[in-house]
Amino acid sequence: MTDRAALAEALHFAVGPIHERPGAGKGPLAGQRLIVKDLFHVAGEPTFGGGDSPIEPLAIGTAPAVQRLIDAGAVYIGKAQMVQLAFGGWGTNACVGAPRNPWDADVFRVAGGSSSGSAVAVAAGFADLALGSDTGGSIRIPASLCGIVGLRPSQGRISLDGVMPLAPSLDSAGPMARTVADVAAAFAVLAGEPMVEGPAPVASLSLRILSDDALVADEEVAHAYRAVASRLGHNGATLRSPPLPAAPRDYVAPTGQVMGYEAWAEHGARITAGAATADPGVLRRFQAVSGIDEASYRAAQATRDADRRQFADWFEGADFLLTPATAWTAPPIADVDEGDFTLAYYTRMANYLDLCAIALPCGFDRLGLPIGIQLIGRAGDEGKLIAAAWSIERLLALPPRLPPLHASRCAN
Ligand SMILES: NC(=O)CC[C@H](N)C(=O)O
Repeated sequence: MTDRAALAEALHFAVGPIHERPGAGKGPLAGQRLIVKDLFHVAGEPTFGGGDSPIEPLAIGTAPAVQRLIDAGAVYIGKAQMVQLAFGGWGTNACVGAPRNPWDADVFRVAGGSSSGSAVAVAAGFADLALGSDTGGSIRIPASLCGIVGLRPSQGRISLDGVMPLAPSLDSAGPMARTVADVAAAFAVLAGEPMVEGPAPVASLSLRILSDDALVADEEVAHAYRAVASRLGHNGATLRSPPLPAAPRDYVAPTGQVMGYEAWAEHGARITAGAATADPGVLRRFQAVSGIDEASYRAAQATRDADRRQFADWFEGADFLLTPATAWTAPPIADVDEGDFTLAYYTRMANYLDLCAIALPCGFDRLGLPIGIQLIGRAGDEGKLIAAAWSIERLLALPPRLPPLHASRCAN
């Protein structure tokens, strides 16, 4: 790979050409190159939502979340590719093509989804900051698989105006960047609040960690997880692992009920009309949820309320729950089973229980693929969550490592 344009094309993270231009902006995000998932409307541009025809042919207004970042000095470079209609976690897209994970130069591995292009653009050095959306893990999964930081704020912290919904009772928008500090700065701008001052003292952290029976993950991921927990413990953090009311994976199916019903209500007509060209994996998932009736949905929401209360009781006395971000590192695209939801094992609970959560890198597996960890906090505790993630990032002090497919390795 010799030039940047050819690498950008091979990674397939962008919708159309990106506008790489130096930042002239002023403000806390001055000069940061910003790419936004193609479900945020930007005035005068079509919004494709991961499909081959626009869901919005020419947006009349720019989503306030995007506008805030631009007003704070970020330089908008374009739209990022995504899973069609954001309905999937692997990052595949048979409709317009999947973004490629930059951490493997030989094998085409997925980036994770649905904010796949956002994560690839940041990890491969084409953008400094990205906006994603997260309904069941769509910011944190690609952040984990691409070795970057991704924040899913609790609902209502960041405006979803001008953003294509997937499942309104689970949706949230958030920033993705290479460091916790960059995510902190972007979140402050997005939420309209002061930036957290810096890392929290490790000894002030009170965490719940997973016992071995709740830890379902690839051996290397499980090992990395335990290593982070033990380092936190050695540095004075309070760690406890009382039995969870439900294992993280037990929230996958109930989240699927709520997400499925709402997603079909939002997009069923569109999917039926465009079935011929839709991504077959996305189409199958929509077909699978098309039959969820209103009574089942209402029952699922009632159970969800009860589950929220039960979790809140369990969470008393601790500030955070530490989990892997994903149970696996990025698989080759050829190995992906579209019907498998294991990548969302640890992420969906934050949406379902309306918590905030952040994914950050914690190491690499033997193939050199990034491993991600997740910290979950209470709704509204984003500041505390960011300060805690910042202290974990500082404690781990991973040596800087660039993916083999990175813009800086190109001639121009
Ligand atoms: N947009 C999303 O967050 C959905 C993808 C997510 N991995 C899920 O299905 O849970």
